[in-house]
Amino acid sequence: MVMLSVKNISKAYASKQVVDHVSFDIKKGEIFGFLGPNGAGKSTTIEIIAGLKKKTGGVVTINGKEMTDKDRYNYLGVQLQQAELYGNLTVKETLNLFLSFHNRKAFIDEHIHLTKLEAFLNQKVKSLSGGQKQRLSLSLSLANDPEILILDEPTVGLDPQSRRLLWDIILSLKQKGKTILLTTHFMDEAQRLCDRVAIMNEGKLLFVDTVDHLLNQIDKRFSIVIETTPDIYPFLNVEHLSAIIVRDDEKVVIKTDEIDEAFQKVMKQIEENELELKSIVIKEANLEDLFIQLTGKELRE
Ligand SMILES: Nc1ncnc2c1ncn2[C@@H]1O[C@H](COP(=O)(O)OP(=O)(O)OP(=O)(O)O)[C@@H](O)[C@H]1O
Repeated sequence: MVMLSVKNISKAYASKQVVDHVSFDIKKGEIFGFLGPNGAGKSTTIEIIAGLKKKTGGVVTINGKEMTDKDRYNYLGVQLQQAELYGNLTVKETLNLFLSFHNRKAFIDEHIHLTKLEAFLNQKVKSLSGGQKQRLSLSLSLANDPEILILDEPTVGLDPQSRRLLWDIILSLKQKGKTILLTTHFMDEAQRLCDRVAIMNEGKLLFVDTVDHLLNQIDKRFSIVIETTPDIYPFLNVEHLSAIIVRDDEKVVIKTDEIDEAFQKVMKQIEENELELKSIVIKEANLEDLFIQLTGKELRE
């Protein structure tokens, strides 16, 4: 069931089109990821959905009807990149304040538990670590018990442990039935969290699909990276396979979709030519590789 739908939305500043006829649907209960390099238009798109920026064209619908400000108040929880909070209030005071805006103070324990804030309740906001602050700001975006959560780069700047904790929290919110739209630069985050991913570049959507389907679009999805003495390069013969061979310093990289056959051939050629195998690694391409294949650009600058 489609919960939120974006049809042909556009945003232009002077003559610059920063969001260009973007359309996608988000299904109830899914985590939908927005990926793209800096300046692709991700934040602008979600700020339009959240009602924080005016679009120059298109329509945003919720449950089939054009979304009004009242719908936004009732349905959306939004966590933007920079949350301005009062540093001198404690975590508990801040939560109470935000819950009181929505007459939901009775639910404070649930919010604390969901976002794992038990240990910091009496700590002032200004003394929280980056990960703790992110969890508090996620908790605040849940104050109206929204059906849809919009998270703009929720784990940016966090250490790996804090990121994983936040991932667990986001997945537990999905399990509670929330529909989640998030933006990220991180491929592992998209692959771990998202049911479907939209890849955006220069204001346009390139693809919307499941991570698995997107990965299947990658030409020559596997790489075998080999180092031998002497160098295997002159001995390599991968005829009859659809593969390309490239050099990477002392190593040779074979890119192919026929990984089993290619691996067997390489091992046979090492044996037959009595080469010493120094290292062999098989790598599987990720969404970053797909992005490079599509645009010739890296996702992160
Ligand atoms: N007020 C503004 N006036 C002019 N251009 C703007 C304005 N706000 C944003 N832009 C431009 O719109 C484009 C899209 O910006 P946006 O923040 O949506 O990208 P993004 O994909 O979210 O990038 P990031 O990952 O860096 O947040 C950028 O080129 C940005 O410079």
